[in-house]
Amino acid sequence: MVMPASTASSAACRDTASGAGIPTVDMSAPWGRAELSRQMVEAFAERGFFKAVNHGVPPRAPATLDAATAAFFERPAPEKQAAGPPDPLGYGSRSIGSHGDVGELEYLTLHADPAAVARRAVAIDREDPSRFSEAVNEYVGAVRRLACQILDLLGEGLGLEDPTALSKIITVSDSDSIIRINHYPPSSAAASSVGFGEHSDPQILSVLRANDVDGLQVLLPDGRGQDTWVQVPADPAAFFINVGDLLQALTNGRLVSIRHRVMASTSKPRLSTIYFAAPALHALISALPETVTSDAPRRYRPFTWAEYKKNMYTLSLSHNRLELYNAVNADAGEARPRSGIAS
Ligand SMILES: C=C1C[C@]23C[C@@]1(O)CC[C@H]2[C@@]12CC[C@H](O)[C@@](C)(C(=O)O1)[C@H]2[C@@H]3C(=O)O
Ligand SMILES: O=C(O)CCC(=O)C(=O)O
Ligand SMILES: [Fe+2]
Repeated sequence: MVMPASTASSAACRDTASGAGIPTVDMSAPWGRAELSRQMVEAFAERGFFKAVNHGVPPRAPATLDAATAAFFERPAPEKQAAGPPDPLGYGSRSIGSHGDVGELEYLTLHADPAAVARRAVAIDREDPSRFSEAVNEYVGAVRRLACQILDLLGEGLGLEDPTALSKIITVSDSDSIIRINHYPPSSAAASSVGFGEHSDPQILSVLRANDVDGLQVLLPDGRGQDTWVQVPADPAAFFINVGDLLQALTNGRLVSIRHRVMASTSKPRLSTIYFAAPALHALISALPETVTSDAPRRYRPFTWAEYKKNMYTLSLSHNRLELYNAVNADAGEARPRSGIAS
């Protein structure tokens, strides 16, 4: 359901039919581009995510990739393990990262660059690696275009002097963007178990699409000063877009990196694909000047994505890692504010 801001109960559109508190943005912009960018900024500032509908991504790309990845996950375990262990890229099962986090899933994590995809494809589709590469590349192209559209609209809504400043960060030729495909096998347990534990995504923007199986939950304020887990009903025709830690840092905390998780409790497998739009490793992440004011002083010290990523791999999944870069209240030795700025 989509309503203009003037008639909606709250200014951002809410899909009350399928889940309270899930902001839904109609990317076909029925009320014009300025209203679309305003809705996105509002959803990201208040909730850190939204569901994108009428996004213009043709269904063929997700359907082809789903078929290719589902075929891989059906292969015998030793064959899948030949595409791992996750280093952190590659095939993994149950274990997430290297700090003891586990979930009821198996996954493939790939660098989004076509040359890297081609190298991995050899172990993933032994019969026809180019079939797998083409499916990934087509999908990545489509979701990267969507991510850029969203970042440009955010740039406009935030009143940036160069509204394309955010999309430029992820379209560089040495972008460190990745794609992850998660497969949650059907669960026999009566009670739900953790599929993918609570965390925020570290990069700039996450573009998530899943099949028709529920499980994704987001942590949202309940309006009474507490946070509560809200189920995000599955919609294979939509994309779910998250703010990542770097976008929170770039906007000086105006847009919030949302904490989310996946609960596995179904009789059907969940298959999800997430594109994590990232900058180049050497990119300096520093609050955009338009977001730093006397009322909103600089909240995080500048850092490079390489530095952030190196620290993140030393931390567990649920760690609130961005707080380590808090300009006034750093609480970890390594990431404590320094007079010298990372370069
Ligand atoms: C425990 C970890 C897994 C993770 C790297 C980390 O040390 C902390 C962040 C985790 C995360 C969450 C979002 C993505 O799924 C992911 C690929 C990412 O970029 O950060 C994972 C990392 C991973 O599984 O390697
Ligand atoms: O599998 C999903 O639906 C979400 C997983 C997730 O949040 C992640 O991989 O970062
Ligand atoms: Fe995530």
